Amino acid sequence: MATVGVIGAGVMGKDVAITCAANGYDVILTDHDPDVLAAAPRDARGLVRKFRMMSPTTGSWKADEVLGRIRFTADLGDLAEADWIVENIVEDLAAKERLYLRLREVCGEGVKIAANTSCISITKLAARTARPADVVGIHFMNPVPLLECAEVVRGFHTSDDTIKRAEEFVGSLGKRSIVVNDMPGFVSNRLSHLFMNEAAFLVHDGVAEPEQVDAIFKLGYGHRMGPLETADLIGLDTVVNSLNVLYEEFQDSKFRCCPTLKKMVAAGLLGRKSGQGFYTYAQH
Ligand SMILES: NC(=O)c1ccc[n+]([C@@H]2O[C@H](COP(=O)([O-])OP(=O)(O)OC[C@H]3O[C@@H](n4cnc5c(N)ncnc54)[C@H](O)[C@@H]3O)[C@@H](O)[C@H]2O)c1
Repeated sequence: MATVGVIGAGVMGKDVAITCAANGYDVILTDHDPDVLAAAPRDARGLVRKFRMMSPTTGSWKADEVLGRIRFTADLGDLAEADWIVENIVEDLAAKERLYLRLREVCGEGVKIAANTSCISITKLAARTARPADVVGIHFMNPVPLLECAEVVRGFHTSDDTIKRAEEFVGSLGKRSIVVNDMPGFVSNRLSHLFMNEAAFLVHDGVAEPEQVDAIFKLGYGHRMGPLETADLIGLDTVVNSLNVLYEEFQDSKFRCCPTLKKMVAAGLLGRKSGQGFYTYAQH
């Protein structure tokens, strides 16, 4: 089985790492923040235990087996062994561009690089690497172990072989690929961030409480989660960063970030990951 190098051990990186390991891949997980990396084995074990109770597929996961396939490292150079790289660092163009430049030194011929970005152009990131044809967007959905598809994004230079390999990789994780073309936000986030931002504006304008906005989506439209619950799950910092990317790229005021969202992030209210967002969450 191939080796997957996962960069970034935040909300998405840990989910991607355990999903790959549970499906038989050897995984090398790295993060530049020593505290995040130190906490990652315990966090990943907690996630496996949580997901075991959440679906028939994940019900058979065994924490020792999954964790046994993940190597945690602070050294990006260790990812030279990987056949696939899945990049999940912060949604910041400059930070990602710096990392993709460094990947020139790390990734040998034949390595495929998947950018798990919410909104940033795959074409821009690929342009920083040695072989843009080997770079593809794989936008995993949160929570990764439970959701049934990934958006596979074809950058300007992405080769047919890379798309085929990405579809095989996503399929090996038990998910369906939906292949779309590169444009900021792709399909999922260009739509969902309008919903989440406008939902925040409804609260900002005093039209409704968060519970009311979400109840209308759940009870009225039959959605599993409301837009503000979804924003809390993603992380409000990531939502704000993504809206900024969409605003910047399209130069369209419809993506102007709600000031309440910015204020919450400035105050450290990041949603589930900080224990407080539009809702309050128990911390383990
Ligand atoms: N949260 C979601 O629901 C979701 C869904 C799909 C895609 N994404 C995308 O996935 C990416 C990660 O999002 P997240 O929610 O996991 O963010 P996060 O803030 O939870 O985690 C990001 C991690 O990247 C690390 N990092 C930052 N720069 C780094 C570098 N140069 N090298 C190594 N590690 C570095 C940080 O220390 C942090 O642990 C973003 O691009 C985001 O847009 C997020």
